[in-house]
Amino acid sequence: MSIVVKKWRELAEVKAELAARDWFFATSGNLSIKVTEDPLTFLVTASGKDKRKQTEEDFLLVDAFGKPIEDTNLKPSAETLLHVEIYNRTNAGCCLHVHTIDNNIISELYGDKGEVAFSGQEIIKAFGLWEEDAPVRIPIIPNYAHIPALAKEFAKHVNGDAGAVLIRNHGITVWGRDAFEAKKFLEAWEFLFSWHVKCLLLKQAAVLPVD
Ligand SMILES: CSC[C@@H](O)[C@@H](O)C(=O)COP(=O)(O)O
Ligand SMILES: [Zn+2]
Repeated sequence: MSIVVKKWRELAEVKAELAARDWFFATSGNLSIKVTEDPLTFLVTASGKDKRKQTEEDFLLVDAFGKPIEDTNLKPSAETLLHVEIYNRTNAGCCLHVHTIDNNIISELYGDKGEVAFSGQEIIKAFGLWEEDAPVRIPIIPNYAHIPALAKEFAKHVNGDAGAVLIRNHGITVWGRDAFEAKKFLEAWEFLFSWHVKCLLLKQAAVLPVD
């Protein structure tokens, strides 16, 4: 099996799992997986597709600039430049971007602060942090409509082989050394967002004590 086919299947599997979670509202979301290192090539979702569907045209192979390598009618994701920043700056192997209600609420609640941190949650161990009360933080950046401007702002926070950025009132982009790690981190972030939103609602309803 060629490396492209192998990576295609790997990304298709992740895409199907995220679709089963209903994380691809209204054609939102984009995913990518690194195929070769030198020269850099990666598979990225085609733009504007319903990512819940599985088709032969789900992904296309692009180069280090996010340009298609072969002749195709497909357009790479509108947000391919963000994936380009990750693969050019780190040794990440996979990048996942989803819009969820919870990640949008958190990004708006803490957007002015430019970040949000969580601690005291067992799921934080998914990030490899084992100390009690270890904090995890995620930066929140403005949702510039101009994608090169968004990518430039995003790049300021791309400084490790795994990481995540919230784009305000837009969604989360998570990357990891491979598809397994990127999905694990994405699930852990979404768990934290959903938990936090529900805690805030219960506190508001005076069901939980307000600290
Ligand atoms: C309808 S979702 C808005 C899109 O501009 C974008 O944010 C998104 O996540 C999907 O864009 P795509 O070009 O399909 O990768
Ligand atoms: Zn998006």
